[in-house]
Amino acid sequence: MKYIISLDQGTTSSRALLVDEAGQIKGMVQKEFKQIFPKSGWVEHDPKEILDTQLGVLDELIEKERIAPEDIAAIGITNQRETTMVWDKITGEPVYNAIVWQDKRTADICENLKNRGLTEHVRKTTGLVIDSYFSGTKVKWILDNVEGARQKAENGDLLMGTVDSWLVWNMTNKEKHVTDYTNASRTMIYDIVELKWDEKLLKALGIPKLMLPEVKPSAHHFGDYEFRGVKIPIAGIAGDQQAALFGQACFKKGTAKNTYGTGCFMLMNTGENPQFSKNGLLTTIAYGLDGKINYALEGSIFIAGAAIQWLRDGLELIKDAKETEALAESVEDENPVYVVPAFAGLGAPYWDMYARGAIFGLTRDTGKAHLAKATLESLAYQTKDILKAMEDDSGIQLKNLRVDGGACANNYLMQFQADILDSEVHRPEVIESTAMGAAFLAGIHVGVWKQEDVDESRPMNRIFKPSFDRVKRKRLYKKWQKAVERTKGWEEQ
Ligand SMILES: Nc1ncnc2c1ncn2[C@@H]1O[C@H](COP(=O)(O)OP(=O)(O)O)[C@@H](O)[C@H]1O
Ligand SMILES: O=P(O)(O)OC[C@H](O)CO
Repeated sequence: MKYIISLDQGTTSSRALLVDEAGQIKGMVQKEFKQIFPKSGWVEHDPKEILDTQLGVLDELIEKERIAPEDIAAIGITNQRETTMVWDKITGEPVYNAIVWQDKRTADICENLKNRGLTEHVRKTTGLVIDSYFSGTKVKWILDNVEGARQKAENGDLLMGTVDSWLVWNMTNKEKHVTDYTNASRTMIYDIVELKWDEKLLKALGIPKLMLPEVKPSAHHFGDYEFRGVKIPIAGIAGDQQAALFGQACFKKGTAKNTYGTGCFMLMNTGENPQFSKNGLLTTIAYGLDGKINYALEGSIFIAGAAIQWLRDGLELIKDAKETEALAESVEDENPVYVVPAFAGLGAPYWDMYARGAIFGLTRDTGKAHLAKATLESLAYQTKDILKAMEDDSGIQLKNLRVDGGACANNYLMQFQADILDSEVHRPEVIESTAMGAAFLAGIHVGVWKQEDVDESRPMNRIFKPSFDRVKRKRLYKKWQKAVERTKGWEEQ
């Protein structure tokens, strides 16, 4: 029996999954790591902790499942996207912590780019909007703020990368400095049509080309990881949201998925031509496979499961994310409380770096159950904002929403999602689509599977059917829109 190992380096945890030839998950090891919040709006990770936890869970998985390294046909990597690191090519030491995708410190760099008239260029070339979410301005911040970094970068002594690049460089003994199309398409310095780093944006941000990784298709031999003397090919890489799209077998134009993790990301495959949004969605590379590129439209929500973590770790209202389901169900009436979790500004479709979170509708009887319920509901409302934009852009009305990611285990959330969207929500048996996507890409490259083997009709765990009437749905959603309006521009000077 041959196996594929999928490494899923997420925003809050590193996971390793063992997948057999039949496409079944045979084992999983997961480890959370530290979230660093040095200042308001700043979010960092320790690159070494990312590496140690990721290689640690890989080791543990092989040990626990008693797999011979020779039986591992390939490794696939999927990762939190946009999160950026810069490290020394000789010593391997990061020059600064990883600046996480949620971090807002580069808002003024973004303003400067907008003032220099680069908005349209960014949109047409990279498919993105100018926002601190993406990697480009994070690299500039590190080069501007870490002593000596710019000079070293210009001398060719520093490398930059998203998490996939950092992992592969370390796993290949500092040999391979690479990334894939999907990750490159989240940097705001990559031309997604011409498939090359964009000179104009590199110049505008002062990023030396010498620092950048080589960009490859998502199924490719990126290098080898030597484990107990055996060379295991790293044969697949994709950003986690694109990997989930692949894992959910969204290969046809118009197929879409929504992943409820730390953030929430809806992607729709738009085929071999990039489609540009009129409604604040992003255009991004879905995957590069067999010499072809597939594009996607994306709606990015910055805070989803992270809001549940905030209930747990920030407010200490719960001990486990699961508790929110019973709490929400304990409030029988319509919830007068609205939470807008704009902790990291607002992403699609609003793109407001200055919005901040707020709670509305508090009264004397408000308790933690209302807050938990409102926080869960905020994930569903944000998804509705995106779905509306996506249906308008694509002209396709989704018959149902395919979901995955940690928070989609929450039945209250999924039912409310169906109710507020007025469409069915389909939850598959396996909600680890992200990890499966990376496993499939790697397995396809080494010949364990063909793309056709990734089956669209996988078993469903549950189908949630809408139950609200039109009036109720409209009333609730209107209040949400009112709440969102009031959070906008909060931090603007
Ligand atoms: N039962 C649940 N109800 C609500 N949220 C949940 C539940 N289980 C997990 N979550 C949330 O889902 C997120 C974890 O999902 P995961 O897909 O592992 O995220 P990531 O890949 O971003 O680290 C956490 O933010 C957690 O708060
Ligand atoms: O770690 P996740 O699953 O929340 O995904 C993060 C995204 O890749 C950010 O763009």
